[in-house]
Amino acid sequence: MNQSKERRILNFVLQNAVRGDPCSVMETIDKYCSEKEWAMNVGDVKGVILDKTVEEINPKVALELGTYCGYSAVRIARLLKAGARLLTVEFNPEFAAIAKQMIEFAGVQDKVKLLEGPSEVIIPQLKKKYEVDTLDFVFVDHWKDRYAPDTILLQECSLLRKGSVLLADNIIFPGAPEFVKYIRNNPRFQCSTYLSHLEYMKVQDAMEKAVFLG
Ligand SMILES: O=C(NCCc1nnc(-c2ccc3[nH]cnc3c2)[nH]1)c1cc(-c2ccc(F)cc2)cc(O)c1O
Ligand SMILES: [Mg+2]
Repeated sequence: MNQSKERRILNFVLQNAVRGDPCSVMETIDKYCSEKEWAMNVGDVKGVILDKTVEEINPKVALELGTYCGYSAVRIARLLKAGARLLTVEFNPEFAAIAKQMIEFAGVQDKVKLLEGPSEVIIPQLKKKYEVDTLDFVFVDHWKDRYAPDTILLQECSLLRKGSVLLADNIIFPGAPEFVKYIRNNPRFQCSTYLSHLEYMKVQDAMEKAVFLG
């Protein structure tokens, strides 16, 4: 049975990146996905917007929806201070298995907890099962039709507090129109849009930052 693209990306990292060096893992994935096979990592261009947002917030508890191969989990975790943690949700077992190895190779496994399952199941478990009080930062990068329902679910589960920041990928391409409509018309969120480019392509994309006002 021939290998998946995600397995080829992981193998390229295992053979070419420096173990324990998150930047080396990110650079190696970006090199593979810009030169050999495109993949839906947030990438190096939008990754800078992600970095700046994480550095500005300096989250103690961060959530990522949509782990995929673990690129953005490594990207976020490398910036977390001692004692801070990232919970990342992946429902595809293949992706989760790849991401687990990617996160461990990068050496950030002590800061990252990979939760396997659909976001609509995991989110209601965060308080009791994963001992979350509220979330300081949420990177929304999973199925685009889940962005709006999961933002509502986060509020229903009292996981957001005044100042919690959501950063959503792919607002233009593939797009998340229901989410954009919901969040920009919602007085409980202060929104800003960061125009950028789709990972590894000249196509336009954007990220939406939404601060929960409580
Ligand atoms: O689909 C995307 N990302 C989602 C992956 C995922 N990885 N994990 C999940 C998950 C995780 C828990 C879930 N719980 C319920 N659904 C879930 C889905 N979803 C995505 C697609 C593109 C893209 C651009 C241009 C194209 F021509 C084709 C595609 C670009 C991007 O930056 C993306 O992020
Ligand atoms: Mg994305």
